[in-house]
Amino acid sequence: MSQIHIVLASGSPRRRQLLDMLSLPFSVVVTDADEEIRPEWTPARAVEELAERKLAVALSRIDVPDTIAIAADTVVVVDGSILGKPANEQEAYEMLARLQGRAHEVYTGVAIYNMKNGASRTFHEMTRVWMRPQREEWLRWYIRTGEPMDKAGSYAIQGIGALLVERIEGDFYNVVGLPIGQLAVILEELGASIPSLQNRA
Ligand SMILES: Cc1cn([C@H]2C[C@H](O)[C@@H](COP(=O)(O)OP(=O)(O)OP(=O)(O)O)O2)c(=O)[nH]c1=O
Repeated sequence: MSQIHIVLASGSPRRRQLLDMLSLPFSVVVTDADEEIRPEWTPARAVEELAERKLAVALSRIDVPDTIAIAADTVVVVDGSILGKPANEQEAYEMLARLQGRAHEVYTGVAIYNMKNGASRTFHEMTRVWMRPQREEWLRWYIRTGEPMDKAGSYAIQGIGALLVERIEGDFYNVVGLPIGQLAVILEELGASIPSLQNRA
C-alpha cells in the first residue's frame, strides 16, 4: 500500500501518545471546534457529532491531498447526563462527588476521512467504569493536583484518578480518549498501512 499521510486533529497529548502505538508517522492539527452538545442528542450521537465537527475544522486546514485525518471526542455519562471537562474547581468537585461509589459510562467518538478517495467512517465505543467512594478531603486534594481540570468527568484513569477506579468493562484506552484497537482496524479498512498490525497471524 502507498504511504498515506496521517493527521490527528487533536490538542490532547493523550491522543498523540495512543496514536504513537501504531508506529505510524503522523502530524497534528489542533482544532478549536465548538463543543456545544444539543440536549436531544444521545451520548453516542454527541461524541460522534463533536468528533465530526473537529474533523471538519481540521480538513479546512490540511493542504496535503493524500491524507487520512482523524478526530475524537470523549464524554462521561452518569444517569443519562453528559459530563464534559469541568469549567472550574467547583464543577470538578460536583462531577467527582456524583461519580464516586457507583458506575458510569465513558463514550469516545472517532471520525475519520480519507482525502485521497473520499472514504469516511464515524464510530464510537463505550467503556463502563465503577468507582470507589473517596472522602471529600481526598476529592478536594485531587482537584488541587490539577489533573482533573482538562479531563471529561474530572478524572484521569491513567493518572492519580486510578485511585478512584474499582474496575472497568471495555477498552481502557477508550477512557483515556482513543479506542486504539478499533481505530487501527478501521484505519486499515480505509487504506492506511499500519506497521503495528503487519505481523499478525
Ligand atoms: C475520563 C477521562 C478523560 N480523559 C480525557 C480525554 C480527552 O483528552 C479529554 C476529554 O476532552 P475532549 O474534548 O474529548 O478532548 P480534548 O479537548 O482534550 O482534545 P481535542 O478536542 O483537541 O482532541 O478527557 C482522560 O485523559 N482520562 C480519563 O480517564
